[in-house]
Amino acid sequence: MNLPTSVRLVEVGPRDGLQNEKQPISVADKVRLVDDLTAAGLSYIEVGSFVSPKWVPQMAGSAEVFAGIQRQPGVTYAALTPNLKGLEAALEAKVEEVAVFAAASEAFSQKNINCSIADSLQRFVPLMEAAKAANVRVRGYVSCVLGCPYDGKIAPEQVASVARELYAMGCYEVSLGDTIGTGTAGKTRSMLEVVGRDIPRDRLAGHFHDTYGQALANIYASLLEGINVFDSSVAGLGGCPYAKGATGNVATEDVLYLLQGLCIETGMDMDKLIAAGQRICEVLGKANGSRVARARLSR
Ligand SMILES: CC(C)(COP(=O)([O-])OP(=O)([O-])OC[C@H]1O[C@@H](n2cnc3c(N)ncnc32)[C@H](O)[C@@H]1OP(=O)([O-])[O-])[C@@H](O)C(=O)NCCC(=O)NCCSC(=O)C[C@@](C)(O)CC(=O)[O-]
Repeated sequence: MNLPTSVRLVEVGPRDGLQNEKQPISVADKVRLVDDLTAAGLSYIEVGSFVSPKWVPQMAGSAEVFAGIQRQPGVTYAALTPNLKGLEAALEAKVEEVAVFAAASEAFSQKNINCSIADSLQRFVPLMEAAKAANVRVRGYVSCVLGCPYDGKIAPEQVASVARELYAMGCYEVSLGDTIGTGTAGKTRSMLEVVGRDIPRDRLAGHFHDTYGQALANIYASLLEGINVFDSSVAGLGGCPYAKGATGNVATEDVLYLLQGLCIETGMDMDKLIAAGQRICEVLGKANGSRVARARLSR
């Protein structure tokens, strides 16, 4: 398999990266992060989510963040929406694209969105119709594709079944989430081989958390399987509120370094990206989770 000549990165730092933070983060700091990421050349930024504030308090100000950012042409500013109520709020905030999220594990589905996998898919049907009527594209997520914090091993066929349903109901792309970062390159390839039987590979994305330090290897394995869209989080921010111990997504800076080393085009500026990540880490009082950023900043 030849490697792709270009890759699209979906920046999930402002959403996946910040949703788990316990300390308050001001709307101004969130807006600054999104604007910095735009300036660094990201073409797709997940800005926030329209979920229950009781479940994920940190995302409560997402409408204000959308109102404050400087949107640039050619950049998609997206949000998570778990149900019709979330979509309505997102449309009001003039969100250009939304994402629904399901899981390949029953237990995770219950913990994350308080319903079974089948019920979650049913819940998405009216959302998909309303999004279509509003001319808003919908991305789909499947969590726990390489393991679940509650159910353990997940069969690739179960991942394929949920991904297939999301694709069939109109999600233009399905992002496959290694929520707890236990996946390996071998498991990634086997899972993609099964999921890729039903969904064209250019409609799949990889979403790897780096808990076990395997995310870059899993991305490389995915590139070999024909995947060319990856979710990542600046400075490796994040974790999932319903996956204890899971670290952040793979750092965007580290993915960019991998891709640059493979001569794969992304249109991004490493220096600006590192500055964006370092700035938000200083706001949070956290160490930078990107190895590339740490190495460059210590020079
Ligand atoms: C899905 C629900 C709402 C079900 O939660 P529920 O309690 O079953 O919902 P409900 O319909 O019974 O409503 C309960 C309350 O929530 C309100 N509500 C209902 N919907 C909304 C909404 N959209 N926005 C704002 N408020 C909402 C609703 O109005 C009501 O308010 P009350 O009457 O009690 O005051 C809840 O479980 C929820 O919000 N879950 C979100 C969890 C979440 O955001 N998780 C993190 C994102 S997923 C992730 O990180 C994984 C991913 C994507 O990155 C990939 C990976 O790594 O695996």
